[in-house]
Amino acid sequence: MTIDFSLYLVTGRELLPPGKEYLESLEEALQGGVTVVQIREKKSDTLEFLEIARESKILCEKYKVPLIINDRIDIALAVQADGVHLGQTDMPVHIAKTLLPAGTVIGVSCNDPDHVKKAIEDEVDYIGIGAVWGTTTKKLTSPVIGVRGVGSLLQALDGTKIKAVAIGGINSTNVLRTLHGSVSTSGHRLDGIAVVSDIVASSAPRSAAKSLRYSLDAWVHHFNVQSRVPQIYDVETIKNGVVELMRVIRDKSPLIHQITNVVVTNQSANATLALGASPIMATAPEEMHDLSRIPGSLLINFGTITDKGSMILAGQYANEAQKPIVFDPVGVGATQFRKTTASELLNAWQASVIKGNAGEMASLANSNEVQAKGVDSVGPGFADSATFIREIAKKERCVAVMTGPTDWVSDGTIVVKLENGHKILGDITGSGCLVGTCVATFCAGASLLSAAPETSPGPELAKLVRGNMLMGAVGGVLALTVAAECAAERSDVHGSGTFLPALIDELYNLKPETLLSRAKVQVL
Ligand SMILES: Cc1ncc(COP(=O)(O)OP(=O)(O)O)c(N)n1
Ligand SMILES: Cc1ncsc1CCOP(=O)(O)O
Ligand SMILES: [Mg+2]
Repeated sequence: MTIDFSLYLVTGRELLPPGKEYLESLEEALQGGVTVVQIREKKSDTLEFLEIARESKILCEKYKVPLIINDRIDIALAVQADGVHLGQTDMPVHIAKTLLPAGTVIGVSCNDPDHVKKAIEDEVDYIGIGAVWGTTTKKLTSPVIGVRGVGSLLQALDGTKIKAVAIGGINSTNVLRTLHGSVSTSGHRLDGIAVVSDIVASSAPRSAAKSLRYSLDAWVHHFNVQSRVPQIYDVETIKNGVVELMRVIRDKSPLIHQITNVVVTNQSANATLALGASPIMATAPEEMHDLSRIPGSLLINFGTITDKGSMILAGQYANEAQKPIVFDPVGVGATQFRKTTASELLNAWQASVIKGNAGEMASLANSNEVQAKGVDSVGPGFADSATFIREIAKKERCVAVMTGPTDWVSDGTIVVKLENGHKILGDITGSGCLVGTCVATFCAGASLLSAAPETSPGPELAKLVRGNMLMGAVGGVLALTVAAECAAERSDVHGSGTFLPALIDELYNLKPETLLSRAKVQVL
């Protein structure tokens, strides 16, 4: 039996709003576009469960939607259900198979790789991965796994025909993040979402289902369109692309919304202005939506994590508005709180660029090869930085920037090695944060170019950098590091105290010919 798992309703009569009859709600959900129904009755006696299952089956047959029974093989047999869903503590699959007619659809609950491995051995038809987000519908016995956790479990399904739905706290506000964020590094995506309360608890289950259906249909379309023509990168093209972005930034002065730390706010704003863009260092949650509608980019720097709610909101709104998000997980390896917060943010929204030093990037990748001490990276760095940066870009599905004596940038395919800069950058506070600000500024430039119609008469170059976050990241790193070299050579710079204003000066006066002549770029 071929099943469309896209919108999988799991029932929960205890959640029905007052006055809403169960069968009325179920029929509305079916009319709204539900494609699978699972009857989940955790507190009913067998007879009541049987009655509910029988009546539900009649409705499902009317809409030609498969019926799956949660937990109970006997009920499934009694009503000749299309399938059963079994958890890790329910009847084992191999025993259930001996009791059920051949061809009965079998699904299992999974929330760790061993569960998926066993599901593959048992040759199940689908798995329910969760809980993705927090939920009150089921008492969870393990932590929520987030969209990035779903992606890692999907990877284990590569090469199998087993379908996968995500479940747990999914609703109209996070369905797009769930669908777009739940992807493995191999590109394995979900086959659908399983939902209880967003539909069952609604007084209008038809429109609740339709809303989820609309997002699902938009998502499928998004992945049916041809992926971008792969870019051809060479050193001269990259350098000229950065110069094009410098022009766009000065020409359009994009808004760079920066939720950053108190230490660097002022210098980051001045660096933004020096590049020709417009900084706003707003942190109030009430203004996150309005700011997301102004063309530009968002920088989330969590050096001092005082505005987590605004960071989550701003990122979600930026995703909605398709604005670049640059994430700078400052000191993420220093405390468990920072690690947890970074995971929470990256589960809540999709970053365009993640930028950190080797210690921070190692922590994000759960690698012990490089240690962090506070906000600093200690030791010689990665033995193979090119492979590391490419892999973390693939894992996080965004551009990755690793700063240090050599800077590394990758989109998961291309690796760009940059060797500009000056050691005095390490003598001022927040030089890494300034890189994040410059990257966000150049990504804004690339984003503004993408707003120009594809048919715009712009030069071939514009077509390369249009919406290209790799180019934005390379541009931001080069602007800051080339400006640092120029500042360090000035006769009026005698130490870190005179270096910082000189650095802002050099950003302000950065000329294309300076960048073109100084930039040390390798494409790997
Ligand atoms: C699609 C889907 N996934 C997971 C579950 C959870 O099943 P449940 O019986 O509620 O809990 P466990 O048995 O997995 O502990 C589900 N019902 N549907
Ligand atoms: C049954 C189940 N399994 C994992 S989470 C969950 C409950 C999902 O309910 P909701 O969609 O209301 O969060
Ligand atoms: Mg169960």
